[in-house]
Amino acid sequence: MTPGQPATPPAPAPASERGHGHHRATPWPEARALAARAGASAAADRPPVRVPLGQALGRTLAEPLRALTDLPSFDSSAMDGWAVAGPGPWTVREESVLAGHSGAAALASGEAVRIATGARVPAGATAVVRTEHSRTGPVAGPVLLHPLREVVPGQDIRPRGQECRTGDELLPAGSLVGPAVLGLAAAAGYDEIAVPARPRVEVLVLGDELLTAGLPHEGLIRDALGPMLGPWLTALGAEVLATRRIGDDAEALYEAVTTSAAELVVTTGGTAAGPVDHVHRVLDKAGATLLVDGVKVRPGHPMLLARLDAGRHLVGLPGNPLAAVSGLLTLAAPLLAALTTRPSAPTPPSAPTPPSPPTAPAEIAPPSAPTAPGEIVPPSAPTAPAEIAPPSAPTAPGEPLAAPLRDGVQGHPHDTRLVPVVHRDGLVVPLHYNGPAMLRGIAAADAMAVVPPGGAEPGRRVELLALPWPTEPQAATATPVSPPAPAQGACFT
Ligand SMILES: Nc1nc2c(c(=O)[nH]1)N[C@H]1C(S)=C(S)[C@@H](COP(=O)(O)OP(=O)(O)OC[C@H]3O[C@@H](n4cnc5c(N)ncnc54)[C@H](O)[C@@H]3O)O[C@H]1N2
Ligand code: MOO
Repeated sequence: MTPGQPATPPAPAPASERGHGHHRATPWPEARALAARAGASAAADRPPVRVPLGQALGRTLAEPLRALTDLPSFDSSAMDGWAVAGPGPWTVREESVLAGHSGAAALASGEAVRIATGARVPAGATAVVRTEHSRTGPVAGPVLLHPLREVVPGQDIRPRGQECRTGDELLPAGSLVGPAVLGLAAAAGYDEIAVPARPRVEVLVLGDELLTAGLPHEGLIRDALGPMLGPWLTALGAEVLATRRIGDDAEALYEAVTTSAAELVVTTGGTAAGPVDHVHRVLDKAGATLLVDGVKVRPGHPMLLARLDAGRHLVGLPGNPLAAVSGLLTLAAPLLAALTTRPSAPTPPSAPTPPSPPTAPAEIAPPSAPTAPGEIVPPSAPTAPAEIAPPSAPTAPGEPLAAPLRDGVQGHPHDTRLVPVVHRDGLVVPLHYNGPAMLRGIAAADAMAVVPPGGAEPGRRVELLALPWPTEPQAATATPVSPPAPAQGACFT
């Protein structure tokens, strides 16, 4: 609300009718679970979209990635050298077989032809002999190729289908698309892949006191949430349709909420009991169902989550800026994660499929002995794709982040606290300036620590909420000691 502005808003409904008293507040873990469930139920009816590989980074696979081809798709040379047929020495053919070329004539037993790494092995070849393991001679007369060490049938030939056969599942639905997945998808023949559509989100910034430029003056303040929420929500996987300033106009808010094309409307401010805090009444009038009406968390306890209609939700963030961040992490992030991720957690690929038998016409036995260090070592313990969180998808399924606290944090007697922290030497250090109206702490933070009711002593391992952008594991700049700092644990409201 704007100090000094004419106050002719509609009379606020009594708190009893508005139903957002503390008695209804949801415990913080439950609120997150409810938000995730709301997202998951909305996700069920959203068809995936096919996007070019270049647009899929950081998203998740909506369908299993199945090979569209055998890999390799032909018997190919693993080394620069000679394709040979039968036992040596071999008579050397004039031409060379290069990668990307096809149609080399079949080798007869006793023949050799120069071949490049990745080139298609001619029919009839029984092995590839590396350049450095062979010599040619004599200088005059027909050139012969002599092996310098034993030649094992099939050596340095990658048989067609060694990595996968057409139709093999390379990755399950729900896998995070990182750069390596893009490479695998391209190798396996994909131009586009199916991913969950980006949830459409609209941000409605409430408050007549907000300026969009210049210095604060005469009780007016800069809007800190408009510039922050769009990029933050984008980093969480949303397509932000618009950030609109609605002021403290209940009718404009009603109009915006009921006509929005967004699947998720995010409002800021107006959640509490002030004379122009319209959010509850507007939701009432719009026939929305409150799923979460207040959360036992500091800051941010007036945050709310409502279902507007089938597949559409509203997250009401409190106006205090760090309280808004708290609402974003507690309600919007799990909801968006559920909308953008398949519910089934990806499982690591099982033991690699043994190389498929070689196929005609080459009839080349698979290598019986290691060919090169990089060639034959299959991953013995593949890492689950979900354990590697790309910057844009920190809420992907996986183990929750956690770390021990360097310093104790004063707790709220009944509510969870979310406190900005930086990583330091394997510990997390709580930052000052963590009051509900402050962004100074979170702007320097690597994560938000989840401090249980009653607080946490030094050394206590606490859950961390990741921030959806790269942070420095050992941030040297965000020093938590910048005088005159208020005690880091004391600022709840
Ligand atoms: N009687 C009570 N008053 C308040 C309670 C309460 O339980 N009883 N809760 C407090 C808490 S906690 C919070 S958080 C706020 C939430 O208030 P609203 O969501 O209604 O937000 P506003 O009143 O509109 O604004 C609160 C505060 O934040 C500033 N603000 C709002 N929007 C922005 C923005 N975009 N950028 C920067 N700052 C913003 C606004 O000027 C106010 O100072 O209510 C407490 N009150
Ligand atoms: O939600 Mo509030 O931020 O605790 O002041």
